[in-house]
Amino acid sequence: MSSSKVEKITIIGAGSFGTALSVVLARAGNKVQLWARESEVAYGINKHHRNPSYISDVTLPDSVTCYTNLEQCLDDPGMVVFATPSHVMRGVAERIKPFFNGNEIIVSVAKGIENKTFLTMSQVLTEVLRGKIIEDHIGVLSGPSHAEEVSTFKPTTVVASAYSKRTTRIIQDTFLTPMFRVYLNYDIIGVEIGGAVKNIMAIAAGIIDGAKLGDNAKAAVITRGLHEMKRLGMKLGGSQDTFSGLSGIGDLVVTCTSEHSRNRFVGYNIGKGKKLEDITSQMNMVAEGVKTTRSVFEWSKQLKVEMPITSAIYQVLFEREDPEDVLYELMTRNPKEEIVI
Ligand SMILES: NC(=O)C1=CN([C@@H]2O[C@H](COP(=O)(O)OP(=O)(O)OC[C@H]3O[C@@H](n4cnc5c(N)ncnc54)[C@H](O)[C@@H]3O)[C@@H](O)[C@H]2O)C=CC1
Ligand SMILES: O=C(CO)COP(=O)(O)O
Repeated sequence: MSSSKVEKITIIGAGSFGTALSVVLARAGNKVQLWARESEVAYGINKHHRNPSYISDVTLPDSVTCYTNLEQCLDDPGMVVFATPSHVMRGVAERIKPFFNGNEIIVSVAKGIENKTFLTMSQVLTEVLRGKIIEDHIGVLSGPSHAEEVSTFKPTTVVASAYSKRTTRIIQDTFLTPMFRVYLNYDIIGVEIGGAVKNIMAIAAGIIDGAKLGDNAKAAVITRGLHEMKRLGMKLGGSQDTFSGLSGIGDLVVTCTSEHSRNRFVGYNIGKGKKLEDITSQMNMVAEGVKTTRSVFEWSKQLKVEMPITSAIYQVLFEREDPEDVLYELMTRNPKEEIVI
């Protein structure tokens, strides 16, 4: 099969992951344009080839240029990658829409579910960009891929998924590099549900580590968390196999166990007795699981999908319940069969 890679790429969001992907894409021979909100970030990248605020140890290739002006960095790219947090995706896409010509391939790498609408990120982009970009041009990239490791060429495997096979293939071809292996997966809803729900479970895993509740409990969160992810995902039409894949169990394991995980960090500090507001106000990076817990908790109630760990994390984050009390409640629910989808 011939390659369908795109060679001029704009990345919206020069945070940890946007910056890491700029390294991968530039290494693959692309011209990469990053858009940053912060002028010091653009200055640092253009002048010193370093992002001063995120993954600041990493030297960026010369072919990465950073802009703070949206129009300037959208001069006819073949692909536009959205690497902003989920809760700002809609607003950012609305700002960018006028600069699109309609030929661009759009890729979201954000992992979250919008509050109130319960839309995945590709669904938010489809809705906002309607009239300018057809759904067939929209897709996602997801999987176990911490920015700190991606940007230093540690072996990483992810999946590309989109609303058309052609776009899925273009995403794969464009990102594929020797240390960044991209698989195709045509189940976009399954891929996005996995990427969002695993962040809730990583908060739970972090609480377990912070409160020293043990390895058995961590294994339980990963395994039962996978079950919750599957229940919600399959209710929405996702394929069971996707949850056994990179964007399901793969990302769940890495986020629940990695020292790099922001969501696990939030949980860890809650487990140590700190308050959510105090933890997040001192972070310069997003922990998507916090807002996604609210979305998934409310959505699961509406859909009548049982998600006990998600409910427990919701109680801890938003109802200020004591994690130990919530854990006791979780452990003393009615006895059940293991596999109930
Ligand atoms: N960091 C990682 O290892 C990975 C992150 N992701 C996902 O990528 C997305 C971005 O994550 P990170 O890069 O880690 O976040 P980050 O917190 O490191 O960076 C976020 C970026 O978005 C920008 N931003 C924040 N609010 C904004 C607003 N209102 N308008 C415009 N830009 C705004 C920030 O200036 C920054 O450039 C998240 O959904 C995350 O789950 C996915 C895979 C790996
Ligand atoms: O999605 C990620 C790794 O695949 C990043 O997870 P954190 O946001 O918890 O760091």
